[in-house]
Amino acid sequence: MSEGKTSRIPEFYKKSLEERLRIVAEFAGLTEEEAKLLRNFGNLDPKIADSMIENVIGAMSYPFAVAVNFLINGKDYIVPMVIEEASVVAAASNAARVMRRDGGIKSIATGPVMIGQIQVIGLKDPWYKRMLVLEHKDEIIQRANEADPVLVKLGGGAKDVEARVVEGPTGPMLIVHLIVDVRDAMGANAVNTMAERVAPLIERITGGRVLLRIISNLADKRLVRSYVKVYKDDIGGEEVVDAIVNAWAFAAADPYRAATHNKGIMNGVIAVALATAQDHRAIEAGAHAYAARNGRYEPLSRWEKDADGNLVGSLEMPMAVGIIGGATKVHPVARIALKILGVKTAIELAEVMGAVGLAQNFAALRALATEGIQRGHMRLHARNLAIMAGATGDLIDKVVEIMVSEGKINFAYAQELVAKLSKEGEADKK
Ligand SMILES: CC(C)(COP(=O)([O-])OP(=O)([O-])OC[C@H]1O[C@@H](n2cnc3c(N)ncnc32)[C@H](O)[C@@H]1OP(=O)([O-])[O-])[C@@H](O)C(=O)NCCC(=O)NCCSC(=O)C[C@@](C)(O)CC(=O)[O-]
Ligand SMILES: NC(=O)C1=CN([C@@H]2O[C@H](COP(=O)(O)OP(=O)(O)OC[C@H]3O[C@@H](n4cnc5c(N)ncnc54)[C@H](OP(=O)(O)O)[C@@H]3O)[C@@H](O)[C@H]2O)C=CC1
Repeated sequence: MSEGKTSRIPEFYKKSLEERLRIVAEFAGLTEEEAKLLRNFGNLDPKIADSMIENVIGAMSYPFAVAVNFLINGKDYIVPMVIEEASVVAAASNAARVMRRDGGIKSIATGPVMIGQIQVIGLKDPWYKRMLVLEHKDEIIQRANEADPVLVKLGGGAKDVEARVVEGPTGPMLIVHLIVDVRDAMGANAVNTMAERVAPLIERITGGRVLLRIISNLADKRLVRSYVKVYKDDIGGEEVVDAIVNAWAFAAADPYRAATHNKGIMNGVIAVALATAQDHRAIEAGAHAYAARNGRYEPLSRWEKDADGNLVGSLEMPMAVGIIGGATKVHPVARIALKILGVKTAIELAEVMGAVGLAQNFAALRALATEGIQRGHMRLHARNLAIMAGATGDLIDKVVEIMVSEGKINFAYAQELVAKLSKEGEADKK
């Protein structure tokens, strides 16, 4: 225990939001101003915030931006993005601008099909029991669908059963996959409920013991495929095309680079996920598991040069997103984000997010393979630093210019320049 303070606070969750904040403020020595800032819920009703997660003491705002210029499957989209990193939104808009020919980016998502896993242990003859599970497929599907009549009425629900024998450190186990069409939901709650519902039946069929009953985030039956042709003349010629293809080849050959390459894709995907209140951890987990599906970590996208010397890119990744359920309907700003996007189904949202991921990847590769990432990115970052250091009006651009031209982009230097230039400005006025 430090300084007589303890973080063991029984029934903290039963206290009111105000009381919880008071306890934390006392524990951490927050000033009244700091506590007031936390208490500012902005566009989120405190009651909604308090019901979304546990132990809420405040709210935190992130900037809500939009990327423009997106033409996907022949339809124009303004894309909401919530993100803390400078240059991502500018880069997305910049890329989308050169991807508008021939109907824009093509993007096709498969059906919204998720996998629920049921782990059966304690079997001496898992291969034989696998057969018995498959023999009872219809019964298992029927039992699962009893758990979610709404989903079934909408055309979704459990559709298939698969069974695998997996060799683990504790011996073989039988893993039953419940294949569920979750329609417009992300689907985890729906699938988990079904997996729990069928577990006793599977125990009866196999004579084994069911342990875990949970959705898989390796959503490889719920993929988005996005692809685009970027005309060489729109991006500085064949030299740039070759440079981008070589940049991709680096990621294809080296997992250290592939991780960063995929991070660039996720810049766009997760920014849209945050704006629309998706489970972004599920999307990240799915993306990286899919990237490693061949036994080594690979880029989620591919860039090639076509016979005419133009750049062609394609992306394939899981995209478990919903427009119903989870927080999408609860958070009022997420509802506005979906309205700005104008998507009508979870499939359409997945298609937009795949297209944004591909565009985001292109923007980063183009910058990296030509002028380097720092010019565009750091220029925008320098702007943030100048503003944070107190610059306003014309002073922002002056501070940015100096930091960029001297290649010294950091907060301390921004503060130094603001102080110096402000003083000079004052002197000039006199
Ligand atoms: C930053 C740019 C866009 C500048 O690019 P530029 O060519 O200097 O910009 P421009 O002034 O010629 O404008 C081109 C278009 O960009 C957009 N644009 C331009 N400026 C703005 C702005 N201030 N705010 C909003 N949008 C902006 C806008 O759409 C504009 O078109 P217009 O509207 O003029 O017709 C470019 O350098 C770029 O795309 N860079 C890539 C930046 C990037 O990828 N950032 C992500 C963060 S780095 C990272 O995390 C990922 C990474 C890089 O590690 C991934 C990887 O390694 O693969
Ligand atoms: N590993 C993971 O990824 C996990 C994620 N989660 C969380 O699960 C949540 C997402 O679960 P999800 O099942 O999407 O959420 P919900 O349970 O909130 O929504 C799905 C339900 O909405 C109803 N519904 C109404 N209209 C539709 C429609 N058009 N399409 C589909 N369903 C419809 C259905 O039935 P009904 O009306 O009967 O509800 C359906 O079961 C997220 O919050 C996620 O963070 C939870 C556990 C694990």
